[in-house]
Amino acid sequence: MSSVSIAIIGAGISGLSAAQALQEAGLPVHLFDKSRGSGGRMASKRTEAGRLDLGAAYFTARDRRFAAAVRDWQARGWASEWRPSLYELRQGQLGPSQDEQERYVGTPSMSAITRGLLGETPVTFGCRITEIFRGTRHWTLQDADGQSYGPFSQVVVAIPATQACNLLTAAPVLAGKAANVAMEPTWSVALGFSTPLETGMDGCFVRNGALDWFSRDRSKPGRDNPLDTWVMHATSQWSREHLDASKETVIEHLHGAFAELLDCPLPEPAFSIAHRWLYARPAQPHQWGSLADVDMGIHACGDWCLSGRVEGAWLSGREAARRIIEHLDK
Ligand SMILES: Cc1cc2nc3c(=O)[nH]c(=O)nc-3n(C[C@H](O)[C@H](O)[C@H](O)COP(=O)(O)OP(=O)(O)OC[C@H]3O[C@@H](n4cnc5c(N)ncnc54)[C@H](O)[C@@H]3O)c2cc1C
Ligand SMILES: NC(=O)C1=CN([C@@H]2O[C@H](COP(=O)(O)OP(=O)(O)OC[C@H]3O[C@@H](n4cnc5c(N)ncnc54)[C@H](O)[C@@H]3O)[C@@H](O)[C@H]2O)CC=C1
Repeated sequence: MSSVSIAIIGAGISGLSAAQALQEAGLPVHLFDKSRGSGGRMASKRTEAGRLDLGAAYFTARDRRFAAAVRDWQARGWASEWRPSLYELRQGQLGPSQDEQERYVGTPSMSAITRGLLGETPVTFGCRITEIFRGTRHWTLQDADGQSYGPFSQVVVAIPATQACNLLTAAPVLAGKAANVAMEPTWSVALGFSTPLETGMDGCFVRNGALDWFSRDRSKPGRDNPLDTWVMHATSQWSREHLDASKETVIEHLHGAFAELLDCPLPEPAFSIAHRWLYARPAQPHQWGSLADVDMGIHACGDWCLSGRVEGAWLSGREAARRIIEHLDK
């Protein structure tokens, strides 16, 4: 078996899931990520109000393989079940909306899962890959500063579709598919209150106007935040229409929408933050699993190849790894 590593671009949940499966098969990998840490859209942002999940709020596990992985994360203390008191806006009225769905979060923050998965895996952070070249046998990567990395036996591109198509030029069919995937933006805002809000809600599906969803950080297990912090996500449409708005404007808007909906008085927040996710979610799900030119040794994976959720991203990374292992075994 080759001792030349496999390069994985993107240390989000899809890249890490691929890395884990490849390492379990005895294959060396090296991860690259433009950020300073792992997690991507599943990371938690370090703020003066503690670590906040400004991306994925929670996740569900409907696939039996992913459910087994989540049980393993729970056993390792990286994840816990979250049992929120859920509400829903229906015909202009907020009301309790219970269901039987099991939901999970990372503990003590969403980042714990990808940090745990990363473990001792070789990784280069703060490195934005801009080009991927294939030589006679191996792959070389180049970053935004012009630095080269390689040789690699295979490459896995585990980043959002819009960014992936720029790196897939060596495999035009894959690049074409990625180019046709529209990714929708999401504005995310967190507001922290010194006095806990007097509401029974922990989370609410709004799906109306500016607000898509909001949830109470301290209702999640393992959170230790002195402020009562609420994270809200804008709808895709509102986010698209306010893509270039200032953070202050976005905070003001979502604060106003939250105050209008709430069933209790809303004091002035002691803390606020806004984050814009340009490529938050694919406009539609796909059934690709992953994309590959197995003979060249180039693969693409990520939530956009499946359901646009944490589970889809994890499964997609797994599928990319499975195809690499299957090809090497031939
Ligand atoms: C606001 C928001 C709310 C969400 N809520 C939920 C939810 O409640 N439940 C749920 O299941 N899912 C949710 N999701 C979706 C979920 O977060 C994603 O499906 C999942 O995290 C995607 O993982 P990924 O590995 O495919 O991509 P990403 O997490 O985007 O990982 C890609 C990584 O690649 C890096 N990267 C990108 N380009 C380069 C480059 N050129 N060079 C090097 N590195 C690069 C990035 O820094 C990033 O770390 C939400 C997403 C957002 C944004
Ligand atoms: N903002 C963003 O960028 C993204 C948000 N994402 C959200 O992440 C969540 C993940 O989806 P799943 O894992 O399927 O989770 P889920 O089963 O909790 O929710 C799926 C969808 O079902 C609806 N729903 C579920 N439960 C209720 C309830 N009790 N009352 C009313 N409606 C309900 C709601 O529309 C929700 O969006 C969804 O809410 C997505 O909208 C996913 C990806 C990106």
